[in-house]
Amino acid sequence: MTKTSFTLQATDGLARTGRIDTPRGTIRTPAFMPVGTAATVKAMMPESVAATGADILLGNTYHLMLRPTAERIDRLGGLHRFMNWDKPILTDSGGFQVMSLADLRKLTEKGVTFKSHIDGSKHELTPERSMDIQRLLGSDIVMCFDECPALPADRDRIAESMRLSMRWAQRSRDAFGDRPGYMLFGIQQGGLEEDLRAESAEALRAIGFDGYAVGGLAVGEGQEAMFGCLEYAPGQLPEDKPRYLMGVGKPDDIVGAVKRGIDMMDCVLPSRSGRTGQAWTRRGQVNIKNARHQDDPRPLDEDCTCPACRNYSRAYLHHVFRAQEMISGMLLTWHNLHYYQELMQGMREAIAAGQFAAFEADFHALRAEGDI
Ligand SMILES: Cc1ccc(CCc2c3nc[nH]c3cc3c(=O)[nH]c(N)nc23)cc1
Repeated sequence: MTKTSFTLQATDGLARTGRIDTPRGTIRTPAFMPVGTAATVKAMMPESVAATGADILLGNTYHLMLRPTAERIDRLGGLHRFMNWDKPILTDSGGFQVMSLADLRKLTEKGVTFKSHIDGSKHELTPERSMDIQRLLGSDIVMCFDECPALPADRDRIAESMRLSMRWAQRSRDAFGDRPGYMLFGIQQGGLEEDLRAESAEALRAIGFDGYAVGGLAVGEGQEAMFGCLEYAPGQLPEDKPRYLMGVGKPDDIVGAVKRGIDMMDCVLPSRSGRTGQAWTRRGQVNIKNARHQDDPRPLDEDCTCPACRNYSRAYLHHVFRAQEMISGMLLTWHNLHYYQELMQGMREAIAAGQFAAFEADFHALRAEGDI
């Protein structure tokens, strides 16, 4: 199979379920994509990530161009071989990470120059260079090189930044070229301004992409403002292509985004919070380092089938976190990623059955506020 395609299988209100077919495998949507920034999903073996139900994971142009470099990964057979993951990989284009991680950044029409946060060496990222790096990595879904303005920002700044990103989207498309089997996604910008989001969506549609991301959110605006934007932004994007909401989110953010027509999401939360002892369950959050768990023989979540819940007690997990044992981050990351994938599978089934409203009501009814 050399081509890629997106097939919508069912809708329920604005929620959709479908599949993205690529030569390296099929992505069931709505999909949650674990973050594997530096060629690893932290604290997880790739086979464990696959066991959680993930069909695709994310890599990062910014991190990998600095270390070990895209050229070295290419010489070693590409990112899939390098990290022993043979399913699809989506890579971000690097601009977002430069603005949040690098030092001495300089932004011009051409692109961004910056100093590495690792060793201070100087680098440049442009739409053309970003496409080149993502090609060298071999990623299956390539993201346009964009600029994501930090919020809060005034309307003029948002408009100017969005229009720069649209010029960069055209340059990304031109540099990507014709690559059957690989997908290029455009990224909508425009902050929380409905008319600027519409202008961005029209600019991207005119260029033409294999998928469309809602960018510029999950940058501190809060859930209410994000949902307000999601009332209109997904609907501005082509209906027959995947819609990817970048950087989202907590379980309730994810349910709310799928309800509003989003097909793909990513977030560091399940893995990052797993390493700090924060467990996400269908009944809410458990902070396993809290002393009240030290004698508790029950699993994190009675209904969960992950290795942490099947084989270990809260008392054990509390102990290994307090003792700062490596297994602590491994078990809670595995649990959190497993829970996120169960949530996605539950939504895919509910949409296919026309039961999304019931699923959403049940999701909220089960969740106690605070620690459980
Ligand atoms: C490995 C990896 C990590 C993180 C990401 C997504 C990173 C990310 C955002 N995260 C939160 N909000 C975000 C907005 C944008 C955005 O507007 N543009 C881009 N290119 N990335 C974003 C992608 C890949």
